[in-house]
This record gives sequence, structure tokens and C-alpha cells, in this order.
Amino acid sequence: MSAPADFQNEIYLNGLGDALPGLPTDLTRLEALAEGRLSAQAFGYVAGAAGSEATARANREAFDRWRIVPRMLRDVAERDLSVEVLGTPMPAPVLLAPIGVQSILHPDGELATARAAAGTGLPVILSTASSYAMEEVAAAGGDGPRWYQLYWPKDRDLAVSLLDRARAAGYTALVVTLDTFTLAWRPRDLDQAYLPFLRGVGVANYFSDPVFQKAVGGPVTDENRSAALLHWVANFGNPSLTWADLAFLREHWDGPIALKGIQHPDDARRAVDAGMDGVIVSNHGGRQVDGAVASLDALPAVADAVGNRIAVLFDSGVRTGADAAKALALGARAVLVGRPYAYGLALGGEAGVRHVLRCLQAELELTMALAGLTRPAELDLDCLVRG
Ligand SMILES: Cc1cc2nc3c(=O)[nH]c(=O)nc-3n(C[C@H](O)[C@H](O)[C@H](O)COP(=O)(O)O)c2cc1C
Ligand SMILES: CCCCC(=O)C(=O)O
Repeated sequence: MSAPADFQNEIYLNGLGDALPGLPTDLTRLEALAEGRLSAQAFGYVAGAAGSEATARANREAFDRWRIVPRMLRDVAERDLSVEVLGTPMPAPVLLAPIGVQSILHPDGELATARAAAGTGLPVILSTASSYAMEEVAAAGGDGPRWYQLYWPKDRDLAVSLLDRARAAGYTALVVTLDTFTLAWRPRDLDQAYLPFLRGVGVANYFSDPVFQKAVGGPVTDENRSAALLHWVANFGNPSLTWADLAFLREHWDGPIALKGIQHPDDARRAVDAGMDGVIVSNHGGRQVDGAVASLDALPAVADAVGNRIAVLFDSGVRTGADAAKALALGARAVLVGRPYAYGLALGGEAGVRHVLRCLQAELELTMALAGLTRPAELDLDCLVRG
């Protein structure tokens, strides 16, 4: 695997090489291409957001209100984008956001994503709602770094079992998603009456779980399938959880824990007080609270509240290297990218995901170098002005 900036030379000299010929290097163009490749239902599920989709749009618009101010003559010949977050070294401050039900995008789903991510060294965060069981995805990803994202079910024994399996399968950090104990009002899915889970997609981690199987009277077969799906519906999320419940997770997971979906600085402070190791500033790509603050607009106050005490990560709306640079300058240690790699998967399977990751990494490195920066830690508010 060549260094990110070499990818640009490789493209000029050899074309897109092992990435898909014809897949654009401007990742904002992938969505329209994916629409032509996917069923209306699958595309609506992935591209869609909550309500009027105002927050999804706001996520993108927020990046336009910040501009990078490049600095000159600073010897940027040697660049090193590597960082360590929650104990995981990575070649660039970019992770693959947890995205469930990936087999609606490509039959190889999370397996292809894990292979592509492992090839770049960027960590993959596997969703509880993945279409393949976490052990299969771990095997596909080999030595690649991996974290596990928990949707915290009502049944505590099931939660513990999921955590035990994740630890055994080599997932080193835990991401607990707080903003989606139930799905929001999502008109595209409502209008098409589409929910992947009710078609049996995204339930692999549950159906393969011994605690889940015990609750539904044994392994899931055609006979108890409907009962198993109803058990999933009843158990998937728990709206009664409070900050006090985090002690339970601390007890059952000895590695680092990050809370995903934090948007208010007081919640970030509570995460520190609860002994968490990180927060992910995110509004779930605009998929949960329509009208919520743009994720980038929520970032500075959270970063300020947390200081250097725990890691601050960011997602929702990152599409370019410049977007990633702006989020880092506003206080994030690393960014998660969501829909772009999902579209890469839809358009080209493993090669499509690899293409997206390499483009994003190369564009971030070039943007930073041309702005006079050689390391992610150099990105701060001095690098930006309000646009
Ligand atoms: C199709 C789809 C499925 C998702 N599934 C999950 C999930 O299972 N768990 C989770 O924590 N977040 C999930 N997310 C949210 C992402 O992790 C991330 O927060 C969001 O996609 C970031 O915004 P972006 O798509 O604008 O980059 C999903 C997002 C999409 C688009
Ligand atoms: C049940 C929710 C899992 C997928 C998800 O998080 C999303 O669609 O945003």
C-alpha cells in the first residue's frame, strides 16, 4: 500500500489501478451514481434521513461556513498523518463509521468493507446491526484494527454476551451508540414501508447469539423465525437507560469505551465523569433528530468541555479531505466517514470501499500539506476563518 499522496501520482501515471475505473475521485458524486445501482428501497434507506432531512443538509452546509487559511514556506516534505485513538494506532485520523445492514448494498456487505479497511490500516467500527456475524467479519478483516459498536439491548444478559463475543473476536474498543434506541421518523422508509430488519437483514449478531437463541427456544429456523424477529423488535433498544447505567458497561468491558451521538457539552462532561474514554460528536448523519444542530456546529463546544481529558471524535457530513481537516481543526482527534464508503461498497464491493478510503486519505494529506501542515496535531482554530 503506497503512501496517500503517492496515490495521486499513481492515478495520473496508471489510471485508477486497482480501484474501479470510472469511479469518481470527488466522493460527493458517489451518491447519485449509487442511486442508479440500488433498489429504490435500499437507496432510500442509506441516503435518507429523519423528517424533512434539514439536519442532513445542515451537516454539509456547516462545512462551508469554515475556510482553511493556508500557510507557506513551512517545509512540508515529511508528512505523518498517523494518530493513536483509544489505544489503536492508525495511518490517518479516519475510521469507518458503523453502518448496519450492508448486504442491502452488496452481497459481501461488511466482509468486503472489513477487507478493504484492513488493506488501508484504517479501523472499522462494526455495527451490532451488521448483516454478517461479528466473528465472520473479524475473520475477513484479519489483522486490521476493529472496534465494536453496541446497540444496547433491553436484555442485559444479551448485552454481556455481545460484549464477550466482541472481545473474543478481537474488537479492541467499544462504541456505544446512544442516539438510536429506536428509529426516527424517516419518511423515505415509511413511504416505501421498508425496514431491512423485518426482512431478516441486520440481525446476524442476534440470531447467532447463544443468549438470544435461548430466549427464542433454540437456533433460529423457519419455525421460530417470526418469533425471533418479534423478540428482536422488543429487545433492540432501551429508552429507559440513564447515565447511571454506564457503570454496567464499565463492569463488563475492560477496554476503551466511546459514547456515540454526543451533541451537548454537558453530556460530554458527563461522559468524562462516567469514566468513558471518548465521545463521538454525531447526529447519526441527520437520521435521528430532524432539526438537530449540525454536527460540526456542535463540535467546538464539546471539544472545549472535554479538553484533553478524553478523545473527541466526529462524524456526520464528512465527504472530502478538507471536511476532515476542518473537523480536526475544530477539536476532533479523528473523523468517522459513513455514507461515502457505503456508496463505494454499492458501486464496487471491496474495491469500491478501498477507493473511497484511499481518496479520502490522499485528499486529506494533500490538503494539509498545501496548507502548510504535516501532522494532524497541528490543525487548530488558527488554521480556519469563518467563510
Ligand atoms: C445506512 C446507514 C446505517 C447506519 N447504521 C448505523 C449503525 O448500525 N450503528 C451506528 O452507530 N450508526 C449507524 N449509522 C450512522 C453512522 O455511523 C454515522 O453516524 C453516519 O453515517 C455519519 O454521517 P455520514 O453518513 O454523513 O458520514 C448508519 C448510517 C447509515 C447511512
Ligand atoms: C436499527 C438501527 C440500525 C441502523 C441505523 O443505525 C440506521 O439506520 O441509522
